[in-house]
Amino acid sequence: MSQKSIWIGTNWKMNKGPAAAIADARALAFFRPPEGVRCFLAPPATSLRDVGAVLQDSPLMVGAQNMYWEENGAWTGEISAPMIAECGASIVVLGHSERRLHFGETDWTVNLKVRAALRHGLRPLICIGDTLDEYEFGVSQETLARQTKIALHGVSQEDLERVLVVYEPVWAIGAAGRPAEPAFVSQIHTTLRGVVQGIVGQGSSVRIPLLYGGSVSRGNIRDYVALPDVDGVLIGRAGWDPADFMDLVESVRDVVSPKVPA
Ligand SMILES: O=C(COP(=O)(O)O)[C@@H](O)CO
Repeated sequence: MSQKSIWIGTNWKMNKGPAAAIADARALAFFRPPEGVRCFLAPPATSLRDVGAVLQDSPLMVGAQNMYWEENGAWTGEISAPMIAECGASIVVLGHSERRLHFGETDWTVNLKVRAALRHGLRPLICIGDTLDEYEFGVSQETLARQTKIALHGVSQEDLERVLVVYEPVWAIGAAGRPAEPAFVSQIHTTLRGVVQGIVGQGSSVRIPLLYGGSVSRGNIRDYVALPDVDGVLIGRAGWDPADFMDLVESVRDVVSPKVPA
């Protein structure tokens, strides 16, 4: 029987200022996910501290959506890993395709951020994803391997234990996206498993969690979570309402429980 944990998180993107974020965090504060499921929320930076305070005694973890790699200094508009940690966050989403597309994030800057996050005790959740062109030309695997290898370059064996990777096809994200077929995700994740295993070392017992994200919904979450090389999901729109998020997590209870040791 498998012993893998399942990660389920929701990225609030640029939604919910402090008032709305506090209200939603309060609605989630008493939620107890099924055994074997680790949940997290990624609010915008301005709501991070409040959400961190509300969820201080909750099993739900809090994550930031981005950070800069320096600790402090003349970097107007940026926030650093120690600032995020001080707000109560334990996770930081890095390299989201929206940041790669609109804000000039590159594989190299993702690597700098991953290493800075790890230096400050945060768990980096590294987003990788193929564009529609890459998917249609059949080079998704090459893109994902490159993004993963560069993001994890120079990360120590010990630190690799705190890393999470999420495969988010760019073509699957948002209202105009279409969710990836579970069979395709399965194929991608099995290849990715080989890539990360090559990084942690073939004989290593470290299992880097590989999540899927992109139009995850009540109608497909169970199909993704049931896949052997999928260790969870990152949810956008479908998880922004607290009741919907709890319902999504509850919906995988019977899929996850066989994965948890008796
Ligand atoms: O971008 C993401 C997917 O958003 P959806 O609204 O679920 O398509 C991912 O980061 C989860 O928020």
